[in-house]
Amino acid sequence: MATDSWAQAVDQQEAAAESISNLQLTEKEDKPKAEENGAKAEGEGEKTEEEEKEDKAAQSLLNKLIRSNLVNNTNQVEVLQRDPNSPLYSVKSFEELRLKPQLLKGVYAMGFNRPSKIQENALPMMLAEPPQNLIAQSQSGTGKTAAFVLAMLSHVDPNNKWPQCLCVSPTYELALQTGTVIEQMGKFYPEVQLMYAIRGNKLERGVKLHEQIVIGTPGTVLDWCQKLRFIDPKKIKVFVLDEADVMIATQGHQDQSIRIQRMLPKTCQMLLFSATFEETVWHFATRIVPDPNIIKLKREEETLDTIKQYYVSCNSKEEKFQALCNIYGAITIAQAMIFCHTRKTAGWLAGELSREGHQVALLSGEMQVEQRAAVIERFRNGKEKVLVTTNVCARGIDVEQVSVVINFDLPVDKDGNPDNETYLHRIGRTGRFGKRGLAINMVDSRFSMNILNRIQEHFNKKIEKLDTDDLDEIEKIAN
Ligand SMILES: Nc1ncnc2c1ncn2[C@@H]1O[C@H](COP(=O)(O)OP(=O)(O)OP(=O)(O)O)[C@@H](O)[C@H]1O
Repeated sequence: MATDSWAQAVDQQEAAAESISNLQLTEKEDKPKAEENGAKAEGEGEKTEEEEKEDKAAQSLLNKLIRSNLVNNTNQVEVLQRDPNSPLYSVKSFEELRLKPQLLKGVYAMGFNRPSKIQENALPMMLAEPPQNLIAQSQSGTGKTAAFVLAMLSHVDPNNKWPQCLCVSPTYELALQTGTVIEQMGKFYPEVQLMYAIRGNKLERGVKLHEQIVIGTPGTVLDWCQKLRFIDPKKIKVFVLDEADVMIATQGHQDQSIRIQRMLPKTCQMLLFSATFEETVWHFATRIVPDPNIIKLKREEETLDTIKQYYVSCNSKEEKFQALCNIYGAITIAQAMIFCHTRKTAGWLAGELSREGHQVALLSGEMQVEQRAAVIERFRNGKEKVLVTTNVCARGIDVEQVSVVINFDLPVDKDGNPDNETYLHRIGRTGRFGKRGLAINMVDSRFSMNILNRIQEHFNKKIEKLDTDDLDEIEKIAN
């Protein structure tokens, strides 16, 4: 398995390198008309990052694939109880939950020592008798999946050979990913079986499932309950709707989920999870989960306080590249992430950097999500020292060890205004106490200078000018 993913990663890097050299060739031929003048001009006539479809489900899967541990969050959990008079109950250890020994063993085998912040409050509610309904919102990576998987496994009666827990996920891949967590956590509880209700999993008509947990996508789950009757929805005790925010972004999923929910008995425990809580998600959540308890964990604020910000003034992308080389020549950069506006620039820059002898990873929009995960994994493991990417590709991804971020192109939205939120996310730090960071912005036109000024105004933070021809000056920024 490990060898496969390694081999796959090498293939991708090679394929990427190949496409880089192809790009380089065509670019050279196009040279006369390729006078590029800042992000805006550069975006013309080619696919800009805004045009690349932002795929929430893919981003979510990517985050799951690359995450190795919990996201650090020191914010307080906000709990709204259905019955405000009942005592608020939270746990600091898994023992306190009186889990079945097989499950406790499974939890520890996964390397979980104590409940995460959201789990402390959510698990007692989910495991209470009678079971309570819950809507929980917290950023991805805070332990929601592990929490509801544990709840499902706890509520199953292994002697009953029919589906008792139903979990719907927005995509086939996300369903498989959650299924893996069920399998890991239920490793010492082999009497409990799992079935995937996903496209391609064809069963003979008239079959009745004997697996106790079914996980799938809304359309197939609905068919299995209604049309094909593989599942008797009246026997479902726990219904989980995962990634509600991703779910509502997909046409038809909202309706299908509501139709599934309507077939379930009134006594069925309804649990809904989401990474965000906009109005639309909230509206959907309250339709799926009657009389809910609500748990929210605020996202950790990103700040620019520990970041040193500079800008470099250039006239073309070639000059920007030269400035970048000067910076690399003057200071030691352990690992850097470089953001470009378009795939084309990212490809070009990755090629130029490789030619200079850097070990470069390229994250590009046309890669499959698993391929992207493999590239990031290699970078995280230090196999490459520079990661060049477009913004869409890297949205939502944190590579914690990176101390230098370079905006080869400044982030702009589709109307050509500064994208302050993306700027903050790219270079801001959350919960990385004591780690100082360095951000370098490349400016190459009046347009991009204006964007930079507006970013400075927005954050009320001065971005110092850096003269990249002056080696002594560059050296100073590293101290
Ligand atoms: N109590 C715990 N202790 C240590 N690690 C944990 C704990 N709970 C979960 N994890 C691990 O932390 C990571 C994130 O957990 P999980 O996938 O449950 O989060 P999530 O909020 O569901 O995020 P996402 O929605 O992106 O899946 C996983 O690698 C998981 O194995």
